[in-house]
Amino acid sequence: MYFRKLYTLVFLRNDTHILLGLKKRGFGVDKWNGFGGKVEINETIIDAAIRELKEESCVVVKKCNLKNIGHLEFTFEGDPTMMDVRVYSASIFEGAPTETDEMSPKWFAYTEIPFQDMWPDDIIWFPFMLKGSC
Ligand SMILES: CNc1ncnc2c1ncn2[C@@H]1O[C@H](COP(=O)(O)OP(=O)(O)OP(=O)(O)O)[C@@H](O)[C@H]1O
Repeated sequence: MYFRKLYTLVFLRNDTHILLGLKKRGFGVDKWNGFGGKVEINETIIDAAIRELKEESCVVVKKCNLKNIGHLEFTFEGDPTMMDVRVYSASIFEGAPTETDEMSPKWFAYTEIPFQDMWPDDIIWFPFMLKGSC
């Protein structure tokens, strides 16, 4: 039995590159990842996705430009919480990605994703995401 906790994860993309952020503190520190975090009480998942992206990268994206591309469930040994992660992508957004207290953003070519410095599961599902088959 797990307790589910909702999280968001947003990837900005164009035809050749994806924006990742190097996490500067807390959970997943020193790993490259998309932008996201916990969905707060009284907040919709999509509003949380927009808020976390802005807090972590200063980029603003409109609801209509966020595409729901996946759903990931992570559990950790000895932890009764399941991370229920809703994944989005966007290619239309406002503002330039900017370093914040939490994340340092950088564009990566699809052929140069730094999997050695990411969560170990990412190498399994990123290829499906990048091919656009999920
Ligand atoms: C295990 N393999 C994984 N692979 C890829 N991504 C993963 C992940 N496990 C967690 N994630 C993501 O990491 C972020 C953590 O969010 P996290 O920083 O804890 O949330 P939030 O900003 O609300 O926290 P604080 O306000 O700092 O407490 C969140 O987007 C979540 O989807």
